[in-house]
Amino acid sequence: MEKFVIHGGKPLHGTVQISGAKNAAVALVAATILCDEPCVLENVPEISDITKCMKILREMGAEVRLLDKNTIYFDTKGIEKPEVPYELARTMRASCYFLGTLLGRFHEAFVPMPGGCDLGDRPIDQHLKAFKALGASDEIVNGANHVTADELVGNQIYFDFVTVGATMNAIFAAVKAKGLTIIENAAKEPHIVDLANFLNSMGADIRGAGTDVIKIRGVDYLKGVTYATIPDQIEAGTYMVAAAATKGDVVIANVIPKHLESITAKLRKVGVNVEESDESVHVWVDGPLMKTSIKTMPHPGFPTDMQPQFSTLLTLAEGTSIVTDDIFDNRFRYVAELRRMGADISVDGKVAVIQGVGKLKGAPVVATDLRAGAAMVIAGLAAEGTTEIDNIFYIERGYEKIDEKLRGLGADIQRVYKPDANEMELSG
Ligand SMILES: CC(=O)N[C@H]1[C@@H](OP(=O)(O)OP(=O)(O)OC[C@H]2O[C@@H](n3ccc(=O)[nH]c3=O)[C@H](O)[C@@H]2O)O[C@H](CO)[C@@H](O)[C@@H]1O
Ligand SMILES: C=C(OP(=O)(O)O)C(=O)O
Repeated sequence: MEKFVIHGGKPLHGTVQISGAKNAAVALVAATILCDEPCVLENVPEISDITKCMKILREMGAEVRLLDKNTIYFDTKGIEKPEVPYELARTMRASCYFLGTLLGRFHEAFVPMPGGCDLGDRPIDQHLKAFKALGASDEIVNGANHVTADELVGNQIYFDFVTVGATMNAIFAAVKAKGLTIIENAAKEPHIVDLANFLNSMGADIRGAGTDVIKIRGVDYLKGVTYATIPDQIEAGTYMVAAAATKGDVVIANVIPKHLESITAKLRKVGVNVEESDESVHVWVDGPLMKTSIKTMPHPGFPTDMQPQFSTLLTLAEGTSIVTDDIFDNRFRYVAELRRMGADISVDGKVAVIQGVGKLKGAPVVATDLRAGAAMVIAGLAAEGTTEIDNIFYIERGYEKIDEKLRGLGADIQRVYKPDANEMELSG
């Protein structure tokens, strides 16, 4: 099993290039099913979630080719059966986007219950509510969601709460439905806007993405286009926090600073300098780090996907910080790992109380999910001594070449192969 070994305590310096956004790209790749001609996606991150999405499309009969490492050609006309293979779907939450895109094209979808990081229960009742409003019915067959409709007809969809996934799926199902769909209480994340821009460039009629009311007038045909994915707001935020945690001086390039506003604001509160330019942010530290409080919220609030990384930074700050994350049930599992490194954090349900300890000490730790893994990397970079991180396949779900990018900033991080306990038992 591969691990990261980090010799910490070195400030990061230099410039890092941010890749395309995972949470946008997984939706854009699924959206190619709705396109009536071949299309090309640029600035797609080289991460395992994308490799899995490509495999799902290929297994269903699509032609998917890498034109270069971040540019992918899709021709989905060869898909005949609207059915996602079980083994691929169950490892990835984004597989639920195939429900909406297959339903939108074939009026039928068969998609095993989605998997992904274990952040607690991740129900899809609002996704199904949206499909139902457009005329579909659903049932569970052999552990899979089976959704069908004789025809899809535009309607009003009101979400009970803000949900990114269900907003994406409602757009997918409505884009070729008959007439007008109005989504109310829609999510406003940059990846929703990116999806709407991609579909509109193909000829869709989607207005209001980025606000909480999205209006979609169904169209019959979507033409082939070449489209570039937006930069990854969470990858950028992760490097911003890594620069701060190591008391470094880093330019984070190829970003949309507006997408980073909630992260920038909190970093400034902690005492970190952040200077914005057109397509980059410069982050450096020249004083002490101070406590702050965070509550995760849908966009434009502070993103749940940045909570573990930021909480790690707060362990290095002076004073007591309170972090509340109630988007998911289980996003504090990394805390037990940070405690191995000397952090003083207590968790009560969805609230963590972080007592700043000034510095962390290297230790063997485990990535318990994607962003928890990123938090372990940040902790390892800031800590004195050696940190060994296990289960790095989680990190590779969402970070393109994180070890290479960090080495470019002067970090001492190596990918090493070490047999795990089972392998050691077998060999000896
Ligand atoms: C609002 C929010 O921060 N969404 C995040 C969420 O999106 P993701 O699309 O995974 O989750 P949603 O935005 O849909 O979920 C928001 C909340 O609603 C609940 N829910 C959702 C759908 C549903 O049908 N029923 C239901 O109860 C979820 O359990 C969660 O508590 O995780 C992604 C990956 O970490 C992030 O990129 C998104 O920014
Ligand atoms: C948990 C994440 O992704 P997913 O919803 O794909 O599991 C994430 O991006 O932080």
